[in-house]
Amino acid sequence: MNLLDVQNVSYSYDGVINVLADVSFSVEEEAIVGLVGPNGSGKSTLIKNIFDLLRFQSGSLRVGGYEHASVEAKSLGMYLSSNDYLPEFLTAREYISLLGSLFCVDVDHSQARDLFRRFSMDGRYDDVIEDYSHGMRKKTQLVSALVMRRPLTVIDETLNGIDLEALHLSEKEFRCLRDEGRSILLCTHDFAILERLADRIVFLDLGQVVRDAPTQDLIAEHGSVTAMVFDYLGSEDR
Ligand SMILES: Nc1ncnc2c1ncn2[C@@H]1O[C@H](COP(=O)(O)OP(=O)(O)OP(=O)(O)O)[C@@H](O)[C@H]1O
Repeated sequence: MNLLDVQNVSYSYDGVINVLADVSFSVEEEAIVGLVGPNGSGKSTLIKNIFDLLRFQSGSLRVGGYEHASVEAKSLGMYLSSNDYLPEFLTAREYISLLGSLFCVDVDHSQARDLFRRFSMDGRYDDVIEDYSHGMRKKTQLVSALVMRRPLTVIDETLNGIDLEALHLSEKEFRCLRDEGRSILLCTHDFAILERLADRIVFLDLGQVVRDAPTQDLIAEHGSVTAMVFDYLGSEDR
């Protein structure tokens, strides 16, 4: 079954220029799908539409079979945004408890504290977020997603700014989520991560899906994901 179904979605900020033009793709269960594209190609706009933060003008979006704006759909997906905004005045424990109430998850704080330790933030779980560094905030976002374990996690550039050790741990944990049957839509400009993790890659350019294929097929065809993107950008099809 498809966990996320994006069908012919078009979106314009100003009602004149389509930032998304007839975008269709899906994310099946138990899959990590990479979302790539040049700056301004519409990746974040698409993700905000999935989470009902923007209202697309045409098309349809379904999460777990439910209409994307429904309570059911919203309980299935978690969005990690590209910024590091978190409630400054809360501790990580309070923030994760709050998310637990929103998603009706009985939070296991010892698991969260253990993830803090493994992400090199031992002893910081009860500190206020105001005192965290940029990387610590990113890692707190990742820990929150790992504790909530939603069927669909959408990650928009959240891996930027974390150190290699944290990246290594994140990749391992993402594979565990997939092995449990969960899915991840991972938006990043770091194609090496996608070559290691993604089952499939959706390539967006000028608001349109120009490639949607298994990562291994793209590598077999072009040599690497980077080469696939360079080949496309240098081609006359564009
Ligand atoms: N709030 C907004 N109002 C008007 N236009 C916007 C707004 N946010 C984004 N845009 C425009 O929409 C287009 C797509 O932007 P978006 O942020 O979705 O791209 P992106 O693929 O995520 O880019 P990047 O890789 O740089 O993060 C760009 O032309 C951008 O200028």
